[in-house]
Amino acid sequence: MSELLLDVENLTLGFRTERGLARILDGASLRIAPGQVMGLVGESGCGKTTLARAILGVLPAGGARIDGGSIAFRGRDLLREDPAIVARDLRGRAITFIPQDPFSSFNPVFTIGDQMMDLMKWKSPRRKGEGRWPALLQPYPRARRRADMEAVLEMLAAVQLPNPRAILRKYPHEVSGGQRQRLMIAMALLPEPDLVIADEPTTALDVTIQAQILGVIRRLATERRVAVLLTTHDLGSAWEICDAVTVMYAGQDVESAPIDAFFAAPAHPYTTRLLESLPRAPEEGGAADVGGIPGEVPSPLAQPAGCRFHPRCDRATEACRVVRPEETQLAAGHRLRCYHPRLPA
Ligand SMILES: Nc1ncnc2c1ncn2[C@@H]1O[C@H](COP(=O)(O)OP(=O)(O)OP(=O)(O)O)[C@@H](O)[C@H]1O
Repeated sequence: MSELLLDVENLTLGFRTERGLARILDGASLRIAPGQVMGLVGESGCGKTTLARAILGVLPAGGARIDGGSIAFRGRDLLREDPAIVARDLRGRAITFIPQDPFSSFNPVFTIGDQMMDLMKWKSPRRKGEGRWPALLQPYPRARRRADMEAVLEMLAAVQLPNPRAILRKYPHEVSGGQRQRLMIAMALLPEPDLVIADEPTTALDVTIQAQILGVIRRLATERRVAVLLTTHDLGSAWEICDAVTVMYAGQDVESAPIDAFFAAPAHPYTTRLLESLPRAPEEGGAADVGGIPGEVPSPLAQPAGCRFHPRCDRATEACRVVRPEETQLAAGHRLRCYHPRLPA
């Protein structure tokens, strides 16, 4: 396991609500190798964003309670490290973020150039040994500023933004949604991270732009050997760019597989139902009008015992209603939690 970049094991956390503790993650595990593009998929509300936020260390202050598990990044358990050290050394540097909505992530009153250079002042990989001045007094050494500006211009070209110098002089509202998301990708990669968390990065964009943005993320991840965690409810996006996929259901991982096995030989009944619910043309054997998976995702305040998918599963037996299945390994990188998997004949 030592070759893993990120190893989330049995993470259990909840949010305090007026109706009690809503346990959103309950024994969730997720593993990412260096340079791997991992998709995290599952129906709305299964906890994808919450898991991404836990890894980033940006859960709502005071509202979230972590009850167990670990988040090991390069072998360091982020839950047991000093939060100040995680914030200083890892967040925004070794682990960065591409948000859903690129517009709300920019400050409308500063130019794009000001905002990118402000990021570089603090998060540049060239920032070393500059002492611990109070933030307001911290100088931005001229030589580093010049080198950082070169890196910014090179990165804007890498995300295929035309005329980078002119873009830096613009305000966020003066560029398109697709360009803003390219800027967000650039800002996530400039600190030269090991892991980028992309939380539904194309949801706010129109369909023609979505594939381009996914293509940019995939190309740069490969070129720069950066691992990516892509949360998405869109299996098509996962197919476009992922090396592997982890499936979540009701706050728990149920299956994790390399991308080919995920689409060609899914084993968990939930994964197969997810894939069957993809719209396909009737000549491909798909229903033109897809109603999704019968039944409902359980409430976080009243989760069923055993395998959480059992009330919606046509293979469920008594065992499924009592104890959550242990993780089993079907093949290299293909892990599963199910008593009655669909295995190839
Ligand atoms: N701060 C919070 N307080 C209470 N409940 C929360 C909070 N944040 C999220 N939740 C609940 O946690 C559950 C999981 O939400 P999360 O956003 O992680 O799911 P998701 O799988 O990313 O869904 P989507 O695909 O819709 O973004 C939901 O039921 C949500 O209402």
